[in-house]
Amino acid sequence: MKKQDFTFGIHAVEAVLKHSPERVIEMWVQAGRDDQRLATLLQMAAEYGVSVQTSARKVLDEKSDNGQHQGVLARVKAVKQLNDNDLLALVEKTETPFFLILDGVTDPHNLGACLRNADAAGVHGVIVPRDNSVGLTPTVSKVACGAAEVVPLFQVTNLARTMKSLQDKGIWIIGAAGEADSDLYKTDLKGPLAIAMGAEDKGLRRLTREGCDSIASIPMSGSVSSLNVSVASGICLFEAVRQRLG
Ligand SMILES: C[S@@+](CC[C@H](N)C(=O)[O-])C[C@H]1O[C@@H](n2cnc3c(N)ncnc32)[C@H](O)[C@@H]1O
Repeated sequence: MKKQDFTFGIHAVEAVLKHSPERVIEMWVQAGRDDQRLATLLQMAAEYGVSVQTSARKVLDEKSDNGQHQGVLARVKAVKQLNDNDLLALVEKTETPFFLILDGVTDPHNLGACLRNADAAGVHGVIVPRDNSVGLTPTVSKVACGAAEVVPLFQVTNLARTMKSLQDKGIWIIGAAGEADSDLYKTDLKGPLAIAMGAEDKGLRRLTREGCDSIASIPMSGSVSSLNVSVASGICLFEAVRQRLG
C-alpha cells in the first residue's frame, strides 16, 4: 500500500487540511498567485504547522502530473484502505444506511464526480470492487472537490459477496440500468438502501445485476442509449434523497 500521495486543487487541499490535517506532510504554492482562497489555505497551513514552499508553476505541474492544481499541492499520508470489515462495522452503527455501489468505474473523473454526488446526497459510503476499479488517485481527489476526504470509500474483494452481506443486514439493493423496465421514479428508495451503478463500458456485471433486489432505469427521451455514470448516479441518489425527505 502507498504511504504517501499528492493532493492538489484548492477544494481538495482545503478538505484534507480541514478534516485530517495530521495527514498533510508539506505543501507547495505557486509563486506570484494572488488569490484569496490560497491565502486562506496558507493561514490554515500555518495553524497546523505545515511547511509551505513557494515554487514556480512548472514544479507544481510536474508534481501533479500536469493536473489542474490551481496553484496549490500537498504531499499527504495516504488514507487507510477501507475493506468489508470496515463496511460492516459502519452498517452496524448506522440507523438507515444509504450506500452507493460502483461496479468497476475506471475513469478517475467519474469516480471523483460520483464521490462529490455521494457527499452532497448524504451517502454513508461508496463501495467499489478492489480490482478493476480506479482507487483514490490525486485526480479523483481533485475532481471530488473535497468529498474524497469525507466520504468513506470501501474497496471490497468480492462485490457479489459484499452485496449479499448488506442484504443480510436488511439493506435493499437497487441496480441502475438504462434498459430496465421499472421506472426509478416509481421505485421505493426510502429504507436502508444501496444503489448500484455499472461501469462506463459494460454497465453492471452479470453477478452484480443478479445480486440486486430490483433493477430500475432513469426514463430518457432522445436518441442516446445511456447517461454518463456520474450523471446517472447523481439522478439516482437525489431521487432517493427526495423520497427520504418526503
Ligand atoms: C455509461 S453507462 C453504461 C452503458 C453500458 N453500455 C451498458 O450496457 O449499461 C454507466 C452506468 O450508468 C447508469 N446509467 C446510465 N444511463 C442510465 C439510465 N438511463 N437509467 C439507469 N441507469 C443508467 C447505469 O448504472 C450504467 O451501468
